[in-house]
Amino acid sequence: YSHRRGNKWKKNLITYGVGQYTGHLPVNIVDSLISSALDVWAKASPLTFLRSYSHEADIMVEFVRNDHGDSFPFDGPEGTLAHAYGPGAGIGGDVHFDEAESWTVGSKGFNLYLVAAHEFGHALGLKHSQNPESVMYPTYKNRKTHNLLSSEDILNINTLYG
Ligand SMILES: O=C1CC=C(NS(=O)(=O)c2ccc(-c3ccccc3)cc2)CC1=O
Ligand SMILES: [Zn+2]
Repeated sequence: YSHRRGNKWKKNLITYGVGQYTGHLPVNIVDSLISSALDVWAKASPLTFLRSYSHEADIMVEFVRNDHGDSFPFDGPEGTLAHAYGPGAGIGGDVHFDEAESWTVGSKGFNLYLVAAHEFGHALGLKHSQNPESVMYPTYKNRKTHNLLSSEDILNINTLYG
């Protein structure tokens, strides 16, 4: 979900950090998947992402379960996999992944790279697309991970930041 649709970041250098990691994947794998999912958007736009190790990062990524201190508790396995806040201060831009899901690098469980790319789209201010080819399509399906962005996704991110 993209809560509190902020419109866009007022800068092109956006910092990101990771708080609580998942127990389903090694830390270095999670770091590389997160970095790659952000890189998808960086390659298609003037945006650059810088890893921050302070909690002041624009985009804070956390793996949490059930009630986790915001108004949108997760729901155990399946159901909602993640949610993101639109651009803004504080919780704005933050992305929460449901720790109850089996996060994977492959085609079993839920592919963290794919879900992260979708949620980062929201964290950058993008809404859903009706085009099943778009990474911003509302429903998850295991899709190709190369050339993940549709031409519509690229157009939309550059409408905001181009
Ligand atoms: O905006 C929404 C609405 C519904 C959501 N449910 S979800 O967490 O199960 C989810 C559904 C689809 C995706 C997804 C869609 C396209 C490509 C990759 C992931 C990610 C999360 C999460 C979300 O971001
Ligand atoms: Zn979404």
